[in-house]
Order: sequence, then structure tokens, then C-alpha cells
Amino acid sequence: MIETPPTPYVHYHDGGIPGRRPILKGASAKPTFTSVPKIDMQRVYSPSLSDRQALAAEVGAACRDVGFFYAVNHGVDEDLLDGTFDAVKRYFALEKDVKMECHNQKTEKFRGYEGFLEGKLDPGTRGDLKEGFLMGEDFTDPEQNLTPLPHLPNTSKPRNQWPSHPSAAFFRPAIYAYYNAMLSFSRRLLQIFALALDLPEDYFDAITTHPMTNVRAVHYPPQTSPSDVGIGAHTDFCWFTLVCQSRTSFPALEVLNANGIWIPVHHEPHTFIVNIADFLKLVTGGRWASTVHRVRNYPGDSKEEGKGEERYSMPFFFSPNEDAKVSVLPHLREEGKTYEEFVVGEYFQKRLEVDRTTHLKKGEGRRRVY
Ligand SMILES: O=C(O)CCC(=O)C(=O)O
Ligand SMILES: [Fe+2]
Repeated sequence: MIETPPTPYVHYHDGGIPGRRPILKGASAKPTFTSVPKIDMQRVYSPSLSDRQALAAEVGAACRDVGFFYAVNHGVDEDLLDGTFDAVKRYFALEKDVKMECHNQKTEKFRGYEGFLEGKLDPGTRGDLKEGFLMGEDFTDPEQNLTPLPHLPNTSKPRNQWPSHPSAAFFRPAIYAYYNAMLSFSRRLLQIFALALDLPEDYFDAITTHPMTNVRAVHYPPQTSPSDVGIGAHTDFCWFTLVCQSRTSFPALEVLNANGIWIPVHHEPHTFIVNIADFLKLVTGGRWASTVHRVRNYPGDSKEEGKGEERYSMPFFFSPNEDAKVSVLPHLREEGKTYEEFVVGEYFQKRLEVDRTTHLKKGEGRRRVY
């Protein structure tokens, strides 16, 4: 009898829930992407609606077929991006005590500093080999120019934590310059997303007056073991994410295609990597892809040990107002089906809890915000 070899699978975790996908090769391979498309975003600023529509058609195809694309010519100042990376590198090089003053365990929304191996997206690993700093929407930080909203919980209290030590004084203004630039670009991108979904450009404006947003600055030291992971395979659970990554000579960020093959996302200077996340997949009735991705800062077997490079990245996560109610867009619904409505903030909390429970059950690792 001829024994059939076991199907090889690639494993990942989606919001703490384990998933696996067969690795398909040869005749069994499906049509899927083998690279991440590059889209010239300059038309986002064009006064001509037809230019913006043409851009939206490209963006829509990438969101459907890949869930990831490079945004080139996005208009965010390159010196600002370089300056933020410099500040992020300086921040992670600070004394441990200065970073621990803002440990994320001290806040409800896990804002602040996260230490090495404290995050654990893939329970099959010893933890994420990274340290990070998370900030986000905060109605009390004057840099955000927001007025506390009495009908929302805790908008008159700080949500962020900032280091108070003088050696870290450079960090907050640098992060805020980046945050505000990314927020402005995200609002434009959201209008392109609306066009790509055959909606009026301003369709999402009313639910994004005080959006849920985060910047996470991340430092991935070089891995010495291939079984480690910088961030375990996952999907993001906001609407969409923009990532700026520092240069490494080998691709550290990888995206999983439908055949279970990891597709590298090479460093492209000053570009953003845009990815659709779970909530936008949900709102589009699954038409857009929230694609599994991971980071492995491992130089590969071909390199001598110790030759790895430090990697830094600065994901910006975007979602609508925490009190917005959303569901599958009306024109994308199937007849006869009923659709649940979600409060954006509650959806987040639910996802957070799934993650937290999964990790705590294992008795190791901590929760993840996205
Ligand atoms: O560091 C990166 O390139 C991506 C990080 C990421 O996937 C995340 O924080 O959700
Ligand atoms: Fe991610």
C-alpha cells in the first residue's frame, strides 16, 4: 500500500484562535499573490475625482486580492519619517528604568512600554522577541486637539503614558509628529477606500470624528534561533494598518498567501505598507482580505551568527469612533441573511478578551492590544 504523506500545514493565530492552512504546491496550488503590489498614492491629493477613482480601483483590487500593498508617494514628509525612526531607536536605547516607568500593565488600554517576550501572539512560541511602546487616541493630550466627550467612558482621563525622565524628553514630540501625519494620511486613505467600495468619498467621515488609533513603536533585536519569532503570525484587528519599517538586508515582515507560502515584504525606503485588518474585512462582508502576517528578524542560515540587524517598525492602527455602530455595508449584504451590528469599542474589547484568555490559559505570555 502506498502511504500518502501527511499534508504540511502552516500554523497561525488569529485573535488568539489557532488556524492552519495547507501548503499547496504544484498542481494543487491555487491562484494567489506572489508579491505585494506597489501603488502610487500621489493621486490621493489630486483635485480630479476621476484621478481619485482610478487610484481607488487599484487600491480596491489590492485589498481584495492581497490585503496588503505598498503606498509610495504618500506625501508624508520623508525627514519626519527619518526623524521618528531616530527617536524610536534612541527611546529603546534608554535605561530600562526609564522605559519601565511607563510599563503598559499600569494602564487599562495597555498603553506604554511592553518588554521583551511579554507579547505572545503565537502560543507555540516562547513569546514575541520584541519590545514596544504603544500610544493612541487620548482626549487629554493637547497634541490631539480633541475635546472630551461626556457620553464616552474616561475621555477626561489620560489613556496614554509618557516617560517623565529628562533623558526621554525628545520622544513624545517625535511620536506626535508621526501620529498626526499618519492620522491625516489615514483620513485621505479612508476616502479612497470608500470610493473603492462604490460609496461616496465622505461615507466614513461621520464615524471617524474621534477615531480609535494607535502608534506602536517596535524594536526587534536580531534573532539567533529560527524557531523564535519577532511577532507571531496573526491578523490585525483594527480597520487598517500602515507600517513603516527600518531597513534590514533580508525581509523580516512576511505575508501568507492562499497556498500557505510566506511572501516577503522587502524594505522600500519611505514607503508605507498598508494592510486591511479584520474589522474592515467584516464590514466588507469578507470581500476584502485581512491577511495573516508575521515578523521574523532572522538573517537566515546563510549568514554567520551574530550578523543580524536591529529592526524597528512603527505601525499605525486605524479604526472608527469607539461609539460608532457598524455592520456589513448595506450594499454588500446578501439577501435573506441577518447581520449583527457592532459597537466599534466593544468589538475591540471582545477581541482583546479572546486574546487575553487564550494566553492566560496557557499560564504564560500576556495579552495583545491588536
Ligand atoms: O513590525 C512590523 O512590520 C509589523 C508589526 C505587526 O504586524 C503588528 O504590530 O501588528
Ligand atoms: Fe500586524
